[in-house]
Amino acid sequence: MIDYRGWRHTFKLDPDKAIGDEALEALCESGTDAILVGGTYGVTYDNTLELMSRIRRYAVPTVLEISSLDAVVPGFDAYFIPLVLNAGDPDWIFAPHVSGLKAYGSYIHWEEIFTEGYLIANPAAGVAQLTKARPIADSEEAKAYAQVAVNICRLPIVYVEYSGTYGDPELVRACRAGAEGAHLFYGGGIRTPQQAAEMAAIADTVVVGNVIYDDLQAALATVAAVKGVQKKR
Ligand SMILES: CC(C)=CCC/C(C)=C/CC/C(C)=C/CC/C(C)=C/CC/C(C)=C/CC/C(C)=C/CC/C(C)=C/COP(=O)(O)OP(=O)(O)O
Ligand SMILES: O=P(O)(O)OC[C@@H](O)CO
Ligand SMILES: [Mg+2]
Repeated sequence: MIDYRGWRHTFKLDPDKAIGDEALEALCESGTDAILVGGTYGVTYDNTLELMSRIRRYAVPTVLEISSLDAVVPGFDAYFIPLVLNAGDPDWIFAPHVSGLKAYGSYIHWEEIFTEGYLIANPAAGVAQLTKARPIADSEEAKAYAQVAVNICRLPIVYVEYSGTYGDPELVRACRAGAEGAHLFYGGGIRTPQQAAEMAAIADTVVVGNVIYDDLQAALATVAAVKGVQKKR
C-alpha cells in the first residue's frame, strides 16, 4: 500500500502525450516520490494502460488520477479521485462518482482509493472549462474551500490546481492554513527549481506536469530543488 503522506515531489504524466523511453526512465529514476497519471482530455483506456505498463518497469509508486470512467485501468498502486470543490457544473460534483461506483463497485479495494478535494485556481485551464469552475475571489475564499474539504467533507487531500500557470503563493498558503490535518498537493506551471522550492515550502507535495514535455532537464531539476526545502509550518 502506498502512503502519499511522505511524498514531497511527484511528476504527472499525461497518457495523451508522447514520452520516449529514455525520458520516461529519467523521470522514474529521478528520485521523485511517485508518478501520477492523469489529464483532462484524450485520456483513454488504451493510452492509460500503455503508459502504466511502461512505468511499471520501474520501482516508483504509480497512481492513476481518474478523470474518465472509460479509463479506469487495474494495476495501479492507488487511485486518486478528484472531487472538484469549485465546480460550477453540478454534473461534475457527484454524478461521475455515482456512475463509477455503479460500474466498478464490486472491484473496489477501498484502501487503494483516496479522494482529492480539487480546487481549480486557473480559469484558463482545460479542467476549469470542463467543470465550469467558479472563480476564486481571494485567499480568504480559497481557505474556506479548503476548510469545506477537510472540516466538512473530511477529505484526506486538498489539491490546489493551477494547471498551466504558476500559482499565487499567498493563495496556496491560505489553502495550507485551511487544510490543517489534511495533505496539501500543489500543481501548476512549475518550470524552474526556484518555483518548485517556493511551493515546496508551503505544500506537502509539489506536482510537476507540462514542463516534462517542453524541457525534460528543467523538469528533472525540480526534484532536487523540492528535496532541499523544508516545509514552513
Ligand atoms: C477495475 C478497477 C481498476 C477498479 C478500480 C476501482 C475504482 C478506482 C473505481 C472508480 C470509482 C469512481 C468513484 C470513479 C469516479 C470516476 C470519475 C470519472 C470521477 C470524476 C473525476 C473528475 C471530477 C474529473 C474532472 C476532471 C479532473 C478534475 C481531472 C483531474 C486531472 C487534471 C486536472 C489533470 C490536468 O489536466 P491537463 O490535461 O494536464 O491540463 P492542462 O491541459 O492544463 O495541462
Ligand atoms: O502541468 P502543470 O502546469 O505543471 O500542472 C501540474 C498538475 O497540477 C496538472 O494537473
Ligand atoms: Mg497537463
